[in-house]
Amino acid sequence: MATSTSQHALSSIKLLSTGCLHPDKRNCRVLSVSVGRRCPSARNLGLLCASNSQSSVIEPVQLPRSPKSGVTPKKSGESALILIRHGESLWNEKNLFTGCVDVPLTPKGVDEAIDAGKRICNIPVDVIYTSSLIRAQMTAMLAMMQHRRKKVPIILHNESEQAHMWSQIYSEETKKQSIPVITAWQLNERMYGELQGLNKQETADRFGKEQVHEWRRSYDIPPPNGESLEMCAERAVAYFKDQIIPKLVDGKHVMIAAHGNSLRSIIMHLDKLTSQEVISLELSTGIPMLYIFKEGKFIRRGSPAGPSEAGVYAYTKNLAQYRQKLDGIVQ
Ligand SMILES: O=C(O)[C@H](O)COP(=O)(O)O
Repeated sequence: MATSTSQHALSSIKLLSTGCLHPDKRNCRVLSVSVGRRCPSARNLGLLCASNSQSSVIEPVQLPRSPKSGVTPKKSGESALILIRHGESLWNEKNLFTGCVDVPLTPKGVDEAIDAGKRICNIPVDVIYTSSLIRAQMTAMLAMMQHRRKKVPIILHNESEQAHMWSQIYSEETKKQSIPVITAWQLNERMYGELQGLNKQETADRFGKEQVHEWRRSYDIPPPNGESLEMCAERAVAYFKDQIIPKLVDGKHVMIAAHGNSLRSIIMHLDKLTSQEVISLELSTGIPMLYIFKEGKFIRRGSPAGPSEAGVYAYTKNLAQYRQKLDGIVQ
C-alpha cells in the first residue's frame, strides 16, 4: 500500500522540474532541484555559480572498458550516489587548517552526521567509501545508524593478510545484513602542508586574505609543501573512476563520506566545473548531496530534505519504490 508520501513521489515523477534558480542568483545552479515545490533557499544548500547551461544532467562519463574483452560493460539501470562531507571536527571548531591531521568530530559534528543520516534514511546504500581519517569514518557510521534498512556498516580490514583473515564473517545471513565500508587514503582531505595546525584567521592576518583564499580555493596553487586541489583530484578522482564508478555501473548504490576538498575535486569532475568555477564551490559539513547514476550519466539531484519530504524520491521511480518497500517493512 503506497503511503501518501510515496504516492506523491510516484505521481511527481512526471512533474520533473529542472534546476530551480534562486531568484537573486540568476546565473547560479542550485545544488538542489525541487519538485513543483518552493525551491529551498539556495543559501542553505550551497551554490554553484556557473555561467554555463542550467541543466542538471551532465555528459556521460567514460565507462571503464573491461580489460579482457575490451567491451564496455553493460550499462546498469540506475544507482544512487550520496556524497557527505564529514560533520564539524574539533579543528573546524578551532578554525585550524586540518588537512590530513586525524582529528575527531565535535558533539555538533556528531549531531550533523546523525542529521545527515536522517536525510538519507530512505535512499538505498549498498557500499560505503570513506577516507582513512576518523572524522569521515565517524560521519559514515553515525549517518548509517539512522538508515531505515538497519543494515550494519562494517569497516573492511585489508591492511594486511592477517587483518583480512581475522575479520572474516562466517555467516551468509549476517553478511546480507551488513554493508561493507571501504576506507581509502585516496579520499583523504587535501594535505595542507605547512598550514596544518595553523589558525586560518591568523594565517590570513600574516600572509593576507587573498593569499590564503588562493591556497584554500584555487585549483592549481598548492599551500606551502602541501597539495593543490589539482593534486588532490589526481588521487581522489582517479580512485572514484577506478574503484567507485564500476560499482555504480554494476547497479550498486554508493555513499562516500569524505572531506571538503576531496569531495570538491569529485564534484568538479561530476559537474565538469572549470578551474574558475570550482573556486566558488563550497561544501557545508554534514550536508548530504545526491546524484543519480543512469546510463553512464551523473544527474545531480541536490540535497535530500529529509525523510518526511517526497523530495528526491520523486525524481526516480526506483527511489520511490525503494521507499515504499521500506514503508512496508518498517512501521
Ligand atoms: O582541512 C581543513 O582545514 C578543512 O577540513 C577544510 O579546509 P578548507 O575549507 O580551508 O579547505
